[in-house]
Amino acid sequence: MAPLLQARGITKRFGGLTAVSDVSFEIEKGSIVGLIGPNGAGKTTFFNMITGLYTPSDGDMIFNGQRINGTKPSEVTKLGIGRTFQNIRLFAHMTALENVLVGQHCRMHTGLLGTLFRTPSMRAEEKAARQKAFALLEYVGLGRNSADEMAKNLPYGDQRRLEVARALATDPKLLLLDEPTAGMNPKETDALTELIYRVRDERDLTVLLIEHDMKVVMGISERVTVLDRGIKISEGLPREVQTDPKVVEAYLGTGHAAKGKGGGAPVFDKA
Ligand SMILES: Nc1ncnc2c1ncn2[C@@H]1O[C@H](COP(=O)(O)OP(=O)(O)OP(=O)(O)O)[C@@H](O)[C@H]1O
Repeated sequence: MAPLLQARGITKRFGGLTAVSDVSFEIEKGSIVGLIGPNGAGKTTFFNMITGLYTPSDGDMIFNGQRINGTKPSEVTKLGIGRTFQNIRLFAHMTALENVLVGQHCRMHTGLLGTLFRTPSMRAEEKAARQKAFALLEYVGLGRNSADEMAKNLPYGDQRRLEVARALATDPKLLLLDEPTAGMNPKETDALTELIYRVRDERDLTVLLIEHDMKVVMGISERVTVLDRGIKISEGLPREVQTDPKVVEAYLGTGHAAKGKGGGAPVFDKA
């Protein structure tokens, strides 16, 4: 089967700094893949090249058989790539429901005339959109009570879920999650991990996640790719990556790893 996403020799330079250097990797359709690495490794830069925020300096980014280098973020969303951000980027003063509706907007068909004259087809589309938005809120575990709450007033864990709902509202084939459990307590983390499995299994999605919590990323990912200072230093099954000396060294070098108890594989601390 052809990979859903393929990075071929992707490089990103910012002036004299090479943030991502000649990285190639593939994501199989239907898989959950973790992208890890110490701070400044180039993970978010890599995400930004997939979603069109940055254009690669070199290399090709292929999604679903199509080269997407230089494609605008809104077009990338339409092609089927949804994302959440490291620092939550909700519309703070809009309600939870409105945030999801914004996500859905890229899939709506009503043109300017329909919006101006509120044609029956536009009203029908609006109604269907609201129903779908409610359903998505429920799907991610935010009940109807949260729908009319302003995003900024939701508890932190719920804001992260709302970001996932908004990303799902764009009907993605590939979902990119940038540190989805950052700042969450263990219970919220478990619930979000469960949600990631569900979106993959029930919504036929492929998931790429950046995650600093090693327990989460090693537990949920089927494959893991490791960047260090812009270079791909390792990839494979979580247990292979976890014991790869290059990975251990990269993390030890930055003080992000602690030795595992009882002489076992290293257990990485949260960054
Ligand atoms: N827009 C930019 N302009 C200049 N340098 C940038 C830009 N974006 C990222 N960088 C640099 O690129 C390098 C990689 O940063 P990036 O944010 O991709 O790392 P990361 O692996 O996501 O780190 P973290 O885990 O801390 O979020 C860093 O040295 C960063 O300072």
